[in-house]
Amino acid sequence: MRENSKCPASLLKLADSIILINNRYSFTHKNNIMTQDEQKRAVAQAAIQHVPFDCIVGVGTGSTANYFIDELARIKHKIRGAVASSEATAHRLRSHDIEVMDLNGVDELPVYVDGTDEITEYLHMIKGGGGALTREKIVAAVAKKFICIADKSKLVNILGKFPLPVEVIPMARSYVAREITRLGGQPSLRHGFITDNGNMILDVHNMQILNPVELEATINQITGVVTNGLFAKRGADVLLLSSDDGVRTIVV
Ligand SMILES: O=C(CO)[C@H](O)[C@H](O)COP(=O)(O)O
Repeated sequence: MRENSKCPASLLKLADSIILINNRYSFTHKNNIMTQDEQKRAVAQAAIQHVPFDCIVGVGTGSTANYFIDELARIKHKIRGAVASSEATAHRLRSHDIEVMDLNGVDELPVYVDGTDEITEYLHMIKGGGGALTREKIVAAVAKKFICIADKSKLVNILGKFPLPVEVIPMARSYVAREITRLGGQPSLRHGFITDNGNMILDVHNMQILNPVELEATINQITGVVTNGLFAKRGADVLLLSSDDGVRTIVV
């Protein structure tokens, strides 16, 4: 193994061989077995290669996105700053001295990198397990390219095993819950949780999501819904999916 003094200990632990090419580490994995956290780190590292020089980067929320933030910190001198999809993400970016910018002052966002709760081969997703779905959807709407980073457990044939989060204005929660029940779902209030926007989340169980584009629009039309966690009208453009075999790039 060719070791480099700056090579992080975390990488040395999971890698069998490491080479440094153009300032980036390329490695194979010990025994080809990776834990879920190692798979998350691997896609986060792969996503860095999609970040253009001197750009502002859209950054998602969650444990996979956190690995991406930690990787981004290593190239922070090459970017202008970041737009955060949640207060938690903004906090983590700032802890690495990465400037967090107001989306309203940003007219070009070449990439948005975020995790997902479920994703299909058509790159339709359920997001919002961390409750940041609305800001995530806004940043995704502005970004030119949405790069989803996920370990293989997130890939599904049909969306809906993961409860679909719906952000609601608090005074509308009961009305929205009744309307969603009429659509065939079983909504339950995420108790004790308030979003960064001061709203509540209904998690919708047992929803048959055969047409995610249509269902996304239908739920968003219910009065009192801020948005729902289906990312189908604007899904991901690129999926970086990790497994024991490495990171696969899937594009639709
Ligand atoms: O949508 C999200 C947060 O609102 C996250 O992207 C999603 O929950 C995946 O999180 P993790 O990477 O921790 O599995």
